[in-house]
Amino acid sequence: MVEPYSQTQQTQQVVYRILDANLDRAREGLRIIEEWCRFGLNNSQFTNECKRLRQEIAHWHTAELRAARDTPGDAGTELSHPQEEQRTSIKALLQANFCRVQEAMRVLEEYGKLHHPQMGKTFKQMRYQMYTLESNLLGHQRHQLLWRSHLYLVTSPSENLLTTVEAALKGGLTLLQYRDKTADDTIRLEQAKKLRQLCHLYGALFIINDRVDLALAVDADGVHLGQQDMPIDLARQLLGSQRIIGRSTTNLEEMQRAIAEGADYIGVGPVYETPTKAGKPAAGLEYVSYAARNCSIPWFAIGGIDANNINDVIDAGAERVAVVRSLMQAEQPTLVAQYLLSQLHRIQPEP
Ligand SMILES: Cc1ncc(COP(=O)(O)OP(=O)(O)O)c(N)n1
Ligand SMILES: Cc1nc(C(=O)O)sc1CCOP(=O)(O)O
Ligand SMILES: [Mg+2]
Repeated sequence: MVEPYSQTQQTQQVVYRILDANLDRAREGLRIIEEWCRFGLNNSQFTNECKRLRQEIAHWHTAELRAARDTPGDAGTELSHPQEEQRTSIKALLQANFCRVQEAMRVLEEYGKLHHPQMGKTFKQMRYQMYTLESNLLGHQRHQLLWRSHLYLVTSPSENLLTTVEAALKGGLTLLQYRDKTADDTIRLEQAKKLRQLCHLYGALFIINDRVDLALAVDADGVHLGQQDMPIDLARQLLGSQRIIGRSTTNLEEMQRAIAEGADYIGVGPVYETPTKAGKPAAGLEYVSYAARNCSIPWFAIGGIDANNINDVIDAGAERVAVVRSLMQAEQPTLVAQYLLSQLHRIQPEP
């Protein structure tokens, strides 16, 4: 007669099953992230980091752990969360899988201590490496989208704020700034949260005007700072390296300083005088041409730009524009956004 397992052997088998299942989870999650790094981003650095982590996980997945597997007897194989059935964006998919890998690594860290003296330490280190990878990947995606963005909507207070923004997003907008100079913070917080959700649903970036604290509170993609707002180095300390910081500039000194201070993009304007920024003299098309020749980071011409004059701004060298009234006061923001983008994407004339 076969002796029944001792209590210790039974516990060991359970630990092995937990380790086996979580080694699989971690590796699968990493593979999903790796595929995006490879085929979506074409980024060999991120791809190799995923591969290295997968190989390290594989090294721990020994035959004795695999032998403990009991798929038919596993009550967890049938369970799935409704959110797993639907992903709203690549970002949501990546975040879910980062979460999955980090959770699995935490399990491996704890139960691994019962299996091998080195396993707990190794998986703790790997979990932190996953956090770093997640933050770098998110930052990289943000910056890529910033470079791909040619139309920037800066909001003004409106009863139809969300519907106007959504209509512009439907027209292809990929960059939004929430700007309300007078509302109470409770309103600002509420609106910013809704706008952030909306932007991320459409795969667009969400920036907050003036306020670093608000940007952090609603987990915005970045902040826009004027010459009188917080210095860039202080904002960078608070926001970290992965979030976007924009700076307004009106002349070449401000442009060069903003670049040297580490701005991710600049506003170039006002191109024309505008009631939205009353009292600020126009920097004119000359400054647009100067930016076209000298600016090494993404820059957005701003101030008085609309469907009638956008081609003059493009002819002066602009590839990106930011607008308030043209979209916020449009009867059909989707059509206006589409038109502005179609002009911005037309082939640039030879200088
Ligand atoms: C894209 C972009 N460019 C410039 C500005 C103006 O910023 P600032 O000078 O700080 O003025 P306010 O917007 O705070 O009134 C901007 N908001 N966005
Ligand atoms: C918010 C802002 N900043 C400017 C700058 O030049 O720094 S011009 C501007 C307002 C742009 O609004 P509209 O598109 O309605 O003219
Ligand atoms: Mg400001």
